[in-house]
Amino acid sequence: MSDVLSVAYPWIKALHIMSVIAWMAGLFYLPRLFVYHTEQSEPGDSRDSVFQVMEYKLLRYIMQPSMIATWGFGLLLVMTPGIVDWGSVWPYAKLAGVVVMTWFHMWLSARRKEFARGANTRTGRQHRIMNEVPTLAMVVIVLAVVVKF
Ligand code: HEM
Repeated sequence: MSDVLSVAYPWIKALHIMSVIAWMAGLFYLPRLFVYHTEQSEPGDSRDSVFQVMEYKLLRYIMQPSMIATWGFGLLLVMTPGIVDWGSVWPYAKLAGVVVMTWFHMWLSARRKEFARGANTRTGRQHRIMNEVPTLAMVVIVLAVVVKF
């Protein structure tokens, strides 16, 4: 198993990065959709239903599969011999970043369900502020895996 992972390492890393890109696209775009949904429609109007379909499809068909793929390929990289030095700080910083990213995904999913019930309580400004969470987590994660402090 270890030999296979070592040989496949560059391929697994490439697949990991592709999955990350797809997941991040959704993590950045869904909160923007929530801003427009809040500011440009009322519950029950025609734009409300269009936003609901966009949000559902983005989460269900792009973000959920790419999050699972990111975790799957990421864990294979963790299991690859010689890749993670648990004596360094960077693996823990990366773990903290991905926990925040995963929590944010769940938070967005809960907000989508609120919009679907016509029960959003947050303002466009609050959704704009939350939009910064994935940016901050991304900075921590990329510095951790590239600089490896
Ligand atoms: C979800 C759980 C994740 C796990 C378990 C995980 C784990 C890993 C591991 C072990 C590596 C190999 C590091 C190396 O080759 O030296 C890696 C590479 C990488 N990860 Fe993740 N990762 C996860 C999520 C993410 C996320 C969310 C991002 C971006 C926001 C990300 C960005 C990257 C990048 C850019 C690399 C390549 C670094 C390089 O070799 O230069 N990962 N990941």
